[in-house]
Amino acid sequence: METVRFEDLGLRPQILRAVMEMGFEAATPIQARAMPIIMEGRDVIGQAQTGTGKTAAFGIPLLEKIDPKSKKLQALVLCPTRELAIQVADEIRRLCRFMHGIKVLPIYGGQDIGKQIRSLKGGIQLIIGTPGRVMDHMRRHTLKLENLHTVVLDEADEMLNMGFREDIEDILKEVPEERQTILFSATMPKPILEITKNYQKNAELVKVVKKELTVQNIDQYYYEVKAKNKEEVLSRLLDMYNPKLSLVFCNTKRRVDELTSALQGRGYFAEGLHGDMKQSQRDRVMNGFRNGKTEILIATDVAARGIDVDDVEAVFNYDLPQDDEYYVHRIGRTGRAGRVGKAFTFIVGKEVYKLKDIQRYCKTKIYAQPIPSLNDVSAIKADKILNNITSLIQNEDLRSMVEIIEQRLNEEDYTAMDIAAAFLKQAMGTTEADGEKPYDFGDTGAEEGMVRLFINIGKKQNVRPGDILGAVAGESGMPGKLVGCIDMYDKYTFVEVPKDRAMDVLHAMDHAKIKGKEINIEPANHK
Ligand SMILES: Nc1ncnc2c1ncn2[C@@H]1O[C@H](COP(=O)(O)OP(=O)(O)OP(=O)(O)O)[C@@H](O)[C@H]1O
Ligand SMILES: [Mg+2]
Repeated sequence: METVRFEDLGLRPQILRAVMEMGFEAATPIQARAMPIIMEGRDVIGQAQTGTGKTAAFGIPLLEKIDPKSKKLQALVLCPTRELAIQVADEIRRLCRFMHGIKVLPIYGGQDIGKQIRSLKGGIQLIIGTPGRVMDHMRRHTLKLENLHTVVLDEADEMLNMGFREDIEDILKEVPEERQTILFSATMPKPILEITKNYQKNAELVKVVKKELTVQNIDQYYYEVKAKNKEEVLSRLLDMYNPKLSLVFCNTKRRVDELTSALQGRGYFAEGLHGDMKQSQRDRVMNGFRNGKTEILIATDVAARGIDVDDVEAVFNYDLPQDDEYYVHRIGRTGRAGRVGKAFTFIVGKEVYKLKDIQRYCKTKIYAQPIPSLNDVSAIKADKILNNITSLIQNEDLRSMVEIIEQRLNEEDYTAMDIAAAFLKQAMGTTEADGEKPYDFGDTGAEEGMVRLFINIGKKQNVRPGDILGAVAGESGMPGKLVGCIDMYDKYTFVEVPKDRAMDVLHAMDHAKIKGKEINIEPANHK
């Protein structure tokens, strides 16, 4: 599709000006396709990948339709979480900041209801709310929906799912029949799509089709870990990749609290976010994350959908999400608006099968990665520090420092190399390779320095002794090719590899190749 410019969409000049000042150069594909249809007044179901500008795709047409002269409530956007309602209201406010007489208000639970009621009396035309609080106002008759001409369900599949469906139906009953109803999400499972006709009339499905449901700019990796090692592996990955901001997802509130304390204890700038916290606390945490003071946000799925924070460079599935859709939304918190990102998923034991389902659902590949050893982490850290020092040596006047060091060298009997090494150690902080024990495979009957990895090869695979097994660990970033020679012993098939590479090979088995063909291998009892 050719690029569509906002200038060509026939928008009000005030909105066009706001869009330009927000730095949007061209409309994204979902904006280019959905906005004209919404502006015609049609019902629309919009589906496009995470971070592709769906908010503006419905926000701009909403603002086009609002009559600033009428002080009645004209449009309602419903969102599944409070944080999302606040964010969507902010984005819409930015879009209408040059329009006079438009009032936008987020309403959500946990906020002083009296204050909300006073604001509502001021003539609000557009509300962005969570269903619970909207219903609360309906019951108090502090919110009149009789003049609404447009309703948007952001994260529509979630809103029409079990947890919210009844509330949505109760709200829609109060809205005039001849309304325009707009649904948006990055995912739209079939069963939900089938019921949308109960809420819409002759809706147009606008789907920006891509092969994968997930964004291609996100590198997706998984790690097989033992439950008790998750915290350590997370720390190593955080140290190794050092993302500007990270979002870590846990499956329960309690695990969020536990991991938050644990990471804080290890010295990270981490905060937790979940539904049992007071709203003031939730706001504080979210603001800290948005302005970069909190580098690691540990959250339940409250933060999985819609949340848009620029510098999130990594998402961790500390626990594997329960639903396939949630994998898409969680990792979609990174790699937004064309940026790159990384997604790391931890799996324990049999979860590998669930991960296969997720990959099938997303039509994407998640690559196995060996758990970085402390040596890997140290090497990368040292590299970063030494690179920084290079620029210091090149750009700073270090003569007075050199004098201090020379003086010391005259007084003590160690070398400049000793001093440099000590400084490096100090700069690297706590992660040290000392004390790490290599995994003990036991005696596998292999020669000195080698390990036999016993493997299961599917019956139909035409594999013979002597065939070369190549297993590539990950597509990028990790050490390359590892090979071994297939052998058989009684009824066991195995491959012999050097002891220090055995763990890496084991983790890379998932995409092993024999004679150039990808085959399915599972590591068997390697003890
Ligand atoms: N045309 C555009 N050009 C550049 N950036 C844009 C454009 N439209 C929106 N953006 C920016 O892209 C980011 C992602 O947009 P948005 O939050 O609307 O994504 P989304 O499609 O709703 O994602 P999700 O499915 O996660 O909710 C926002 O920061 C937004 O300001
Ligand atoms: Mg969104």
